[in-house]
Amino acid sequence: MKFGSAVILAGGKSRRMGFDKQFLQIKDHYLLCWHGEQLATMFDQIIVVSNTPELYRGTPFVVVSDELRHQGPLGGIHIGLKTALSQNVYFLACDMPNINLDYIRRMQQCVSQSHAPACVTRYGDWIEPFNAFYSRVLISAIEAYLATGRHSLFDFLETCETFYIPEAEARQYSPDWKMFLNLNTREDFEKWRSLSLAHGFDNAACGKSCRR
Ligand SMILES: Nc1nc2c(ncn2[C@@H]2O[C@H](COP(=O)(O)OP(=O)(O)OP(=O)(O)O)[C@@H](O)[C@H]2O)c(=O)[nH]1
Ligand SMILES: [Mg+2]
Repeated sequence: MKFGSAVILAGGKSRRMGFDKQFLQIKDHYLLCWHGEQLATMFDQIIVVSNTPELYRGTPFVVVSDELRHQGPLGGIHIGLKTALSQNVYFLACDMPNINLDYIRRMQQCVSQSHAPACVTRYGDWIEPFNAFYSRVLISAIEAYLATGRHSLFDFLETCETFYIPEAEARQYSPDWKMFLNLNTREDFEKWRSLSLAHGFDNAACGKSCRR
């Protein structure tokens, strides 16, 4: 059985990367498409939130753009939730290259058992807001929060009934925390790419439409 909708957020400014993170590639394929292919083994609907939707013509993904623009990730979560077919929706940032399907399954269990509208993982005093689940019941709360002029996803989550997975539990799935790695700079990306290629990275399953 599949799990409903998954959203890949690809609408940021990529200031630290210096070029649009949607264009990150490995072995002739866009990283984002590789994400989509992997998530499609587990989810019925793959949504990409991008403010340049024309880039995705020919891909099997549902592509939407921010309705509430220039609001940061919360704007992307908002339209992702509005587009999703399922009540609970998985969210990934487009610069998170290490997908862990077993952990996504674990989060899905937590979501269905807890009935909380958000499920995120703790990291010390911090949290991991991507590679996380959010529920469609949050749509109006996000609208109300953004209408006050605030944008912080972290502060928003404080206002929600969030289910937190303890760091120790998440580390059983990813001891070195690589399932939360995000590639913010060119150096981050080059390091990840070299390591992945050295370990025989294989994205042969990617469709032709995801080729650059
Ligand atoms: N749809 C949408 N996604 C966003 C927006 N801002 C950030 N994101 C996404 O949220 C995730 C985390 O954001 P960051 O890692 O800070 O990415 P960024 O904002 O593009 O990068 P910086 O400019 O370096 O902060 C990434 O997947 C971004 O694509 C936005 O305004 N709309
Ligand atoms: Mg940012």
